[in-house]
Amino acid sequence: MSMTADVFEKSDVLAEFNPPQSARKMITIEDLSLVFETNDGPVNALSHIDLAIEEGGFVSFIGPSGCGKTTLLRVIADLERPTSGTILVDGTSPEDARLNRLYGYVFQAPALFPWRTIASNCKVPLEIFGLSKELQQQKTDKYLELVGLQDFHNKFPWQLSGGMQQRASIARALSFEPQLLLMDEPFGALDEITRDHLNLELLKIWHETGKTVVFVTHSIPEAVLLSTHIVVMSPRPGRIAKIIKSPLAKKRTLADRESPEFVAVMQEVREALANDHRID
Ligand SMILES: Nc1ncnc2c1ncn2[C@@H]1O[C@H](COP(=O)(O)OP(=O)(O)OP(=O)(O)O)[C@@H](O)[C@H]1O
Repeated sequence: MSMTADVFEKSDVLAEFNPPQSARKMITIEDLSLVFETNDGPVNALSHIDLAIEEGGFVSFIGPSGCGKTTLLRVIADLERPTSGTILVDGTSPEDARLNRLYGYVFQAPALFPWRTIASNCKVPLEIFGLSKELQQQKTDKYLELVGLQDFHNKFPWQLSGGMQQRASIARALSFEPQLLLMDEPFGALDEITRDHLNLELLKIWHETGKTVVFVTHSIPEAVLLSTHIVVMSPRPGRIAKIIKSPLAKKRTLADRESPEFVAVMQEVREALANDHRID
């Protein structure tokens, strides 16, 4: 896959993306709080969170360390249970959503099995879900191609760069075709050029598949480049400071980062972060 400043050069890409006509909610969170009981006392990781994420949206959580971004993502994934409040994922409990394989989860580190090839790593969830060998191969071929790793099926993770390993882990998360993609700082450890490239690839995948994406990041430009909505969070207790709906068109390029609209959204995020910044 060529590195290009505009991933939407192919006109068929946009044609394939059919955003839902209705604003169906993929995730609905109401008055949700989560307290971790620790030896040093309770930690209010999330406090009175209200959030609705529409199907087909690309929503980023941004905020300083410890504001609860990962915890909120883990609550959606049913990896943490809230202390109070309600959450629905595609109209069901997070547990049912997890059991129904509704989401794919991408971690900050690629977390590939070193003794398995890239193709074999992609097949892990498909094996667990009991797909036939033929279907496993079909899905693996399709999603490794989508992330540009069609020539690397038989390589082992250590033979690939960090960016390529992360692309493999994205292919693995997509392989069983979940409606929802949960991504926890997937590109945080990568150099800026690789990160730019993967940001564009992720936008392309989002357009091609129409999935709902929930994305954790520390990077303001990354959040603005990718998102339809930016959820600015603040710590102690972890809460939502502001939700910014992006005015940018869905078709985006790296060059857009110089546009007045892009700079204005960056400024709005910065101000929301600064307004809520506290020195304890
Ligand atoms: N399992 C846990 N037990 C106790 N406290 C926890 C646990 N997980 C998270 N915390 C605390 O909850 C708060 C929110 O943590 P979380 O990891 O969600 O923040 P974050 O915004 O993702 O941070 P970062 O940007 O550094 O990854 C922090 O104070 C953290 O120390």
